[in-house]
Amino acid sequence: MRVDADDFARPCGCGREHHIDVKEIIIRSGAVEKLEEEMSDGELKEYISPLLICDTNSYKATEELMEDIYDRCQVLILDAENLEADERAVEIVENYMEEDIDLVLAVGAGTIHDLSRYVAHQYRIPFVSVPTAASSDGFTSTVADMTWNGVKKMVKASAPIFVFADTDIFAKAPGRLAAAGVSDILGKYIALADWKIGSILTEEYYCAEVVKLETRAIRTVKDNLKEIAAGEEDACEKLMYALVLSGLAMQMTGNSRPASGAEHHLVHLWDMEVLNGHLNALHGEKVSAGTMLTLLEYKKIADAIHRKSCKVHTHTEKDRDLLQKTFGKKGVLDAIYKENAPEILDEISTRQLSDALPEIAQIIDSLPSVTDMQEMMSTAGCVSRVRDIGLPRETISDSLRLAPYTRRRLSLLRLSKMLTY
Ligand SMILES: NC(=O)C1=CN([C@@H]2O[C@H](COP(=O)(O)OP(=O)(O)OC[C@H]3O[C@@H](n4cnc5c(N)ncnc54)[C@H](OP(=O)(O)O)[C@@H]3O)[C@@H](O)[C@H]2O)C=CC1
Ligand SMILES: O=C(CO)COP(=O)(O)O
Repeated sequence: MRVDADDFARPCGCGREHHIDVKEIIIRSGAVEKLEEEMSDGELKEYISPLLICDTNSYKATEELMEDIYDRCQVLILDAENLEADERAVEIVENYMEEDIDLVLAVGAGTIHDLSRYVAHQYRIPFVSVPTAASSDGFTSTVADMTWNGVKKMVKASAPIFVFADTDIFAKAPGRLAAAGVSDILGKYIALADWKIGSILTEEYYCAEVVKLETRAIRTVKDNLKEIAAGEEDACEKLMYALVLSGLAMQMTGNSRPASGAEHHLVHLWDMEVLNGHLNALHGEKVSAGTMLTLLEYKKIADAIHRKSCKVHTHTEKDRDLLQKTFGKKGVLDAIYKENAPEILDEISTRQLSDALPEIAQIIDSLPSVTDMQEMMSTAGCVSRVRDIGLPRETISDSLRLAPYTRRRLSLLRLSKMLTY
């Protein structure tokens, strides 16, 4: 499978000309042989001093198939245990960034890619992606999820110039990783609903073409749930294709708006460990739990709108004490408060929100029911309950209250602070 990036980089009905940096995306068996050809005799030949970044897991998964590529690169194998895209890991990578390094090869999953894209961006050198598991949608994204002083932030970074996704590598990764990739895509139902609602209530930019791309990613995964769970190569390729599309959607908007809504905001909150301890779960597994919690809440709101029992009121700052107690104790309240503008709700009048309620209900009605979502997740072998990710049940209510403060963007979860239902 070959994804032609030029298909997406044309003037669009939204008024923008989307920019795509990635030149070629290859998803097939033997893709890393093509990488080697490109390095020996093709477009990558000009880079004479590449740094390959992987970790102990992704090294094990690729050492045989990529032996010749390892031989021609400087190699940094990070310890997979407790690896995060944070200041500690960045420092380790930077120590390897000798002056002559002219290309970064990311060989791994989401964390290795975020670290690589961040460092490549800082050093103004290109990076090439070799995804080793179909576990999350950050491979072709232009933003990196970095943790700075305990705060998880979306940071501008580079997209890869090439993606070589080899089926013989990623389809052999543990099934748990593919299930996490499915979850990351199923979370887009909520992300797209939040984006639409944000665009109705504010002047926020919205692009129907980007939405189509994410919708295609969702459909591709939805049509192949059983086969992905069975580890069928063709279905795993389709999952990787969906993850790549979702990354391209982020590239087209220049941020993660199409791919991350309230379900991801819950994950960012849990990752900051202000309410809970460290969760031993993959990103996509946390997205699953976040998606189920958000969907349940959104369906409650839609039901209340239909029953005419949903009341709109002005936003009152009821969360201040809780914010102080949770983020304050870790010394990150200022970072959260300044960056993520809790006052965003002050810009929305009660009249505006009341008028928008029928449309909001329609958007939520178009989402899968809680039962259907649960069924899709279990068909693909995804986890979906908070206890599956080790989150104490008693943190759910505070999680729903605090999650919207982890990002600036509007979500229905944030708007629910102006609703009684
Ligand atoms: N920038 C963006 O747009 C996005 C960023 N993210 C971020 O990505 C991170 C999560 O990434 P995710 O993909 O879930 O996983 P991780 O990077 O956390 O990787 C999960 C584990 O699986 C290992 N692994 C990968 N491939 C194989 C393989 N073939 N065989 C055996 N083990 C393997 C990984 O090693 P290794 O570390 O070497 O890969 C790692 O130990 C989060 O920090 C999240 O915030 C998520 C989505 C979008
Ligand atoms: O994880 C992401 C998309 O799957 C990116 O999310 P954020 O940019 O909100 O961190």
